Amino acid sequence: MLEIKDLNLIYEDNYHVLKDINFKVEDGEIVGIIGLSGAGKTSLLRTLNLLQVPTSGKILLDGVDLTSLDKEELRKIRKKISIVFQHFNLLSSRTVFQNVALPLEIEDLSKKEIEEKVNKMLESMNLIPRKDAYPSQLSGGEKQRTAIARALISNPDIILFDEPTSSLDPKTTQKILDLILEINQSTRKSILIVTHEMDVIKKICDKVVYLKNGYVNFVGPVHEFFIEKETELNNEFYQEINIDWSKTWEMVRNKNQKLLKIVFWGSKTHEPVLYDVAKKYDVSVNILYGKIEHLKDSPYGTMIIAINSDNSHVENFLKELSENVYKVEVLN
Ligand SMILES: Nc1ncnc2c1ncn2[C@@H]1O[C@H](COP(=O)(O)OP(=O)(O)OP(=O)(O)O)[C@@H](O)[C@H]1O
Repeated sequence: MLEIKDLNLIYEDNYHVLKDINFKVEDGEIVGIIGLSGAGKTSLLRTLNLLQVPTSGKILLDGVDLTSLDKEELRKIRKKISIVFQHFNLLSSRTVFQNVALPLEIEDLSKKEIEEKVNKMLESMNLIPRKDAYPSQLSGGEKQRTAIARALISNPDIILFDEPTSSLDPKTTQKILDLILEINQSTRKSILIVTHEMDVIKKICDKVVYLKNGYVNFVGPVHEFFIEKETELNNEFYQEINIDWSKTWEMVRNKNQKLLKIVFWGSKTHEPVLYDVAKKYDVSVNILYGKIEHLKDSPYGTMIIAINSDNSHVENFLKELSENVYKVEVLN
């Protein structure tokens, strides 16, 4: 387990970029670090690998504080945390094979051992046909797979990814996300991903660390992040719910209606809960907005509906609906 305790980073020019950061990464977990540009995501990732020494605080890997180690101890333990850089950082004068072999050469393994390990790794990454190519001859996806192979070759416990899909097209992005998920599921290695793409969080992460102005604004499961922070995310990251609210407010006022936001999460998302409860209490429902998407494997849905508030069963309807969905919010 990786535990970050009261971490602060102040750059040489006195810029206080990371402020009292606290969170844990459990074994086998995929954690997404998200935030707007300049929030401190890359600084955090580099600090976790001690490429950047923090000003204060602790980085505990299985209980060992990395910030208190001497150079030799740090060199050994660093192998346990690999980083895949945003721009891959492949050495241009080395082939794919030679790039992936580099960490093992530093470890002083024999030529035979290196050959065996690297070939096995290249095979699992579908890179054998490109093993003698130089980085300039590779596609973006191939560069990314080479960088991932190089990070995996020393068998780390934790892999840090800095914006792994930011320069890839949508199809290659999907392939790389599938690959990261497969590595996580087959090896149970913990993975930390810095991203500003909500889709990366939705598709593969278990937990989110939301950085805002250098502080952790939210840490928790992905579904709670999207439910708790929905309005803020819509305002800051994308405009998703495109409803003409002024007309909607007018309509509910004139017709004496209640406007409800219903959040579904997990298996109940696909059940006709709303239909059943509305039928039971004879409440007529006007659906204004609805969406269902997936957070990793779990369905997650939001619906905005209007109901007549003069129905005498409204309170019972609301109570039973609340018991059967993740959350019901009365918006007016
Ligand atoms: N070596 C440095 N010295 C001083 N300030 C720095 C240094 N590196 C980064 N910064 C500043 O720290 C802030 C956070 O940078 P960082 O790259 O960590 O953010 P980020 O969230 O990863 O942003 P982006 O998504 O744009 O990559 C920025 O204002 C940046 O200018």
